[in-house]
Amino acid sequence: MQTQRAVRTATAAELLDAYRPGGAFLATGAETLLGEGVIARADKAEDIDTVLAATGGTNPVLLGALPFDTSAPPHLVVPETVRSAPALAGAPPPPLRSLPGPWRIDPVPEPAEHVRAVRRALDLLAADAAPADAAALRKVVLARMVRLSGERPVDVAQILRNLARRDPSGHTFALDLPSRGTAPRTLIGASPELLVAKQGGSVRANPLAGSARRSADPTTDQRRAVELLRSEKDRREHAVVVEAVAESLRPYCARLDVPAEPELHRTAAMWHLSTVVTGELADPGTPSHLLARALHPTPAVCGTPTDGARAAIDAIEPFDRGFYTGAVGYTRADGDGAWVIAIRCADVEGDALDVFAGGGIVAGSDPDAELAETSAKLRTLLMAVGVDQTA
Ligand SMILES: C=C(O[C@@H]1C=C(C(=O)O)C=C[C@H]1O)C(=O)O
Repeated sequence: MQTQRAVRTATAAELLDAYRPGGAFLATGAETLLGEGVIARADKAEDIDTVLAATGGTNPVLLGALPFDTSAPPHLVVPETVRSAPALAGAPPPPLRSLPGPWRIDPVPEPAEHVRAVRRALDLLAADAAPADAAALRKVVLARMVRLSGERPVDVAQILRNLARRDPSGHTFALDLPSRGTAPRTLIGASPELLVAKQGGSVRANPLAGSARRSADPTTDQRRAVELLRSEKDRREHAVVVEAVAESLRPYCARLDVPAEPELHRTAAMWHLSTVVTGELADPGTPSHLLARALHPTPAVCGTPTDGARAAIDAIEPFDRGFYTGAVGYTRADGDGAWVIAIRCADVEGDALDVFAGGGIVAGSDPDAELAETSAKLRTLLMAVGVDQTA
């Protein structure tokens, strides 16, 4: 039996410093983990418990990513060494340092094409709008991608530190992925959205949906936040997600607390409508990864109902999402763990980064505003790279 080595470290900043490509870094709101080396893998999410049961050590950890497409292979590893530290928020990392350019910027699809894609989604929503029909399409999340191509291997460790610096309360991650060619590949991001966390008998999820761009001007920034909180369209878009998250968690819970009103959540780039759902598990042994799989994909990243929304995404989006809008997380042998939704992220390979952003479309969404919303969401990664513009 292979044994995992666990090392406790004083601060998350030390782990950020120690991260090297090939490792697995994840900062949740509760703790920070850095996995190094690999002693085992789970080829399927169904194998996680068996793989962890066959690993020696004190409550060993598996880290990894689930793709958006639930039929595609996940990437799940049991690191040889896992270093852990308290949450990142208490330990701000070193100053921002932009990556050297120049960057070639290729949007996929072109912005005007994304506007047309949103119109197509609105047509599908309108065609399906039989008010009493529970199966009618109510929300579709459409994404676009921007490829940044540089002239040297992308410095993922610096991007990770920049992400952590700008969004210390985000769930910052960097995870090596199976290479598609010869260059190393890393999924890197700072997600504001907790899919699910489980500790002992307690469960917590933090669905977000409904967004507005932050402004550098405090008055404008506040105005946008207040408008978002009052927006009927955004509240409808948000409610669909909260409903689905509660419905997926309820079968596992003895108690579930679902606040009736959303609150505001802020990242460096965005305002969001946010609801913190908390509960007590009927069986405290329910593993976090089982809950993550029961929830994924939520309507925050896919739509409602799931099958119809997924079909619309397949028909409209011109790329494979891969791990974008999947989940990144960890789980321990005792089932405790946390999974975040893989958004505000990039798939880095060699000299290039594919940066993704999407938004929920419901009846009443404005195609130009949706394009602007994706541009604003792209900023989380673009700013961390040092590209100070929206493509
Ligand atoms: C899909 C993304 O974000 C999701 C969509 C949101 C929305 O439509 O308002 C808000 C937060 C996320 O749940 C993304 O950032 O790419």
